[in-house]
Amino acid sequence: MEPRDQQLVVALRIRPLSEAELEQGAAVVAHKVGDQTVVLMDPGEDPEDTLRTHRSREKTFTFDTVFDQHASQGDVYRATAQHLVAGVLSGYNATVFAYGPSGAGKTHTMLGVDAEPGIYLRTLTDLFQAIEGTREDADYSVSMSYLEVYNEVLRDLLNPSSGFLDLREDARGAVQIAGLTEVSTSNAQEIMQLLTRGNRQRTQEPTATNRTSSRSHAVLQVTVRQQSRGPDAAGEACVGRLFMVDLAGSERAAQTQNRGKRLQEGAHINRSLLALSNCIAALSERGGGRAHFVNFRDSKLTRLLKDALGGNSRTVMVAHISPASTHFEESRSTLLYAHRARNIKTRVKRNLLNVSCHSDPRTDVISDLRRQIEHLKSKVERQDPGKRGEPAARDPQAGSLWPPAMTPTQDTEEDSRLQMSRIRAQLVGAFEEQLEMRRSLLELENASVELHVAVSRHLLAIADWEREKTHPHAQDESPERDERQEAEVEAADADGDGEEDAPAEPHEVTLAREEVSLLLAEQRKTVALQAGLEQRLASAQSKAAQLERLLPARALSEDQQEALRLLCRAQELELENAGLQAGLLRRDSLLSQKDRLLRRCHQHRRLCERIIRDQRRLLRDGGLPVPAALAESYGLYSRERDEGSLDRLLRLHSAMASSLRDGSVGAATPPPPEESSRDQLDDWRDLPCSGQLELPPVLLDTDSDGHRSSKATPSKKPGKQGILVPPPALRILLTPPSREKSGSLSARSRVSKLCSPVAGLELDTPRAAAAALKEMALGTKSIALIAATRRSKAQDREGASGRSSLHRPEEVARDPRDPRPADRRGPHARAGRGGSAERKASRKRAPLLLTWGAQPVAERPQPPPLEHSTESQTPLVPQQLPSARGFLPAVPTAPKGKPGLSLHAGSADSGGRRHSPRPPSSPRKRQGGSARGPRRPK
Ligand SMILES: Nc1ncnc2c1ncn2[C@@H]1O[C@H](COP(=O)(O)OP(=O)(O)OP(=O)(O)O)[C@@H](O)[C@H]1O
Repeated sequence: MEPRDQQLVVALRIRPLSEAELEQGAAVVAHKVGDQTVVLMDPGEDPEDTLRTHRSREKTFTFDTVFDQHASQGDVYRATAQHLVAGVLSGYNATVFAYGPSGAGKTHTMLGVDAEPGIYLRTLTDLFQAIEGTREDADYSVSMSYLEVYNEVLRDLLNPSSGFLDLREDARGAVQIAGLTEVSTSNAQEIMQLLTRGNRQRTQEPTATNRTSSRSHAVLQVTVRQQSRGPDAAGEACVGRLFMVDLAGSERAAQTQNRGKRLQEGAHINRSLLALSNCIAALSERGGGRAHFVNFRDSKLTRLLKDALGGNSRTVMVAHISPASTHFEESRSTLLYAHRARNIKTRVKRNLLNVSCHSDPRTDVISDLRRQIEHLKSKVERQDPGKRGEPAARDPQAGSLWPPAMTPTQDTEEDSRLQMSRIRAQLVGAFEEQLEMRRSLLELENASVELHVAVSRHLLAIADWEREKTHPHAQDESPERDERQEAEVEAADADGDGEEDAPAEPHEVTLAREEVSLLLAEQRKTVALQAGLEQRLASAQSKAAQLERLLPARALSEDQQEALRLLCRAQELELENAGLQAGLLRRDSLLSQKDRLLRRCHQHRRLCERIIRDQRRLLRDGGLPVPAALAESYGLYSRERDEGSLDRLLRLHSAMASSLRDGSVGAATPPPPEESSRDQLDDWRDLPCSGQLELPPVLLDTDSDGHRSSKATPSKKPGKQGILVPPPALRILLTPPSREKSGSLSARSRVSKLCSPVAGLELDTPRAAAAALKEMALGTKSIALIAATRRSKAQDREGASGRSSLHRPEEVARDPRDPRPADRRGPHARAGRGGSAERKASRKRAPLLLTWGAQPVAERPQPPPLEHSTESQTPLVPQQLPSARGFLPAVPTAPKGKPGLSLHAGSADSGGRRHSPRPPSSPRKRQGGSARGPRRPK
């Protein structure tokens, strides 16, 4: 698709006069005239003489839209950011940024207040709604990151303890922020929770112009990955990025009376805003047709906004001013720059990814190998048939490519053959080395994805808790909520707890925080290793390319041609193997996701059944007739159960999943049909029926997206135990299957999950949150551990690559059929080697018992079966398929005696850090939370 030029959209918002300005007796000098024009009057002139303003053009500015103090948040959103949503979903980048002096209303526009949310929430709500609307046609995954630029350093607002972040540009000039936390989310509320949490970390201080002045630029990035479904859309995927930026206020030192630290902050803010203004000026000149150098490198802010301003993004700037005469100068310069920005043009293009070669490392491996094969094949093809089998005449040019030691001066056939065999060995070794590195990269990438998912889940769980702490009963809108709150406040007062008695943080949440640090540390190490490995791979590639160039332009003999053919064959087999592995990993991750979803459905269905039972008991005990509508619903429900269609579907999935995982249909044993509650549900016909009575309300339940599904019963006072918490931890992330889970990891995760004492977790008590957190903590440990293990393996490989065939040709030439060094001939050969210091460290760190050794899967302690879980019936998937070394195609079978990794959750409890079974202390103890809750975050 052709890139299209797009004009930067500039809107202006004039806020109402503030109380301080009114007290100062400030006059209104900014007037909206029509929908697009603002007149800024000079307070030095007669403010009443508005008629003259049409003659003083420098004070009249035109924008795409102008809002005055009467404009609502909804009006601003509709005219600015709303139209960007569809573009982001179809793979376009978009940016909205709020610009203007301190206290002019930028944060109000972007974040807003609870009653009147700003652009952030409105955009995200529309985005998720649109995703819901097109879920049939495409798979989406959404993730977010949130950072601030403060005093020219970047800080992760979702994980401030991670220190300063590095801003880099990749080979294509795209800006990358190393180590920035990216959280996968499934709804706008989740993002807002994270955002609110992040905002509390944002640097803000009172200044003379704004009591809650943001001292940093905040950048929220939301990434939407879309993979189309359906036959026409084969292979089409795209990524749209939405940046929403709340800039720090520009200010004049004289006006703010800032001193010391504030003054220094102001200098930094002004410097970056000056850099931004310079870029706007240069870009607007360019937009006007003149070539102009644009220096984005002057500040971190402009480097971050490079694409938004001059690159591939649809961009909206919302400029803000105060209408007060006391802020005339700031308003004037803001209007000047904002007006200039209207000339800026960006070139937008859809970020389309071809699935077969998009950035998924698994598919990268395949396409790289494919290229290599094509290259080698064409080399063979180019041989002159007439010259085959006989030594070629010395080609001075080709000859010059030979290193002196290899130049066939004696020209004997024997010499030539020896030399060729050496080169061939070197080439094979070089390819082997590259393949090893690629495999390591693949594992590291898998580990990264797992770490990322684990971090996301923890952060969301922490955010849940924090929301619960600050707004207890936020999800509970039942009539007795107020009663309960009052009673609890009274109880708290009677205890004399007062303000200090804040709900204690559950142990699991504290653990979750620790886990986040642990996971992020692991993630950083993994990323660093990946970067190093990528560099080494690049240099190995160039060495191999050099080596290839040393081959003569025309092969000297059959042997030499044979060598090339062998190389091609080897690469083809490796490619086949890599393709099989990638396919398996993807399939397994998809299945794991579906399993999780099914488990949730199971749990939810059991919950429904319980609710029905309770309702029925209530009706029977109270001698009440069943209302006709309810009787009909009961009937429908029972019929569906009797038909067993849902059970059949579940069993079918389970059977399919098992057979797909181990490749044998017969191995799958479908789960027995659920009989548990059917009998109890079938007795509804015994109840008297009437059309008049109200359906007795059931317990409060909230689905995973926070939608209320039913109201709390007024007849039964549920108390704390009666409130059903929203499903806390088993989130179904919208991550695309290929990046969600590796086969190896999911196999291991399954082991640890099955061993988990909370594997059969019920989600219908408040304790479930704690239990789920606990489960997560255990899962995290295995993820961190597995990530560390993969990293160690990768490092081992790296170490091994130092002894590669490329560097020691004599070693690889020992066996012409298997030119690899002994220590790289298979996992068994490596198993005995001592681990790196890193691996030891990670073993020490990991609380789960880690056993290296050739323990077959069948001999490992079998975990208890997971009730209703399809996972419990699926065999383990091998960590990695045997490769096609020795030029044999790999067959995806479970490794019988492959050195295994055993994870025993029980041992974790005995040896490592314990997860206390203590239930979380009730966050509902005090009801003063809302009063004490943080004020509107900025
Ligand atoms: N359109 C508006 N309607 C009502 N109140 C507003 C409006 N815009 C801003 N305010 C109020 O003005 C005050 C300052 O606004 P805000 O904090 O959004 O400014 P800012 O531009 O983000 O400042 P800074 O750059 O210093 O962070 C806040 O109390 C905010 O509620």
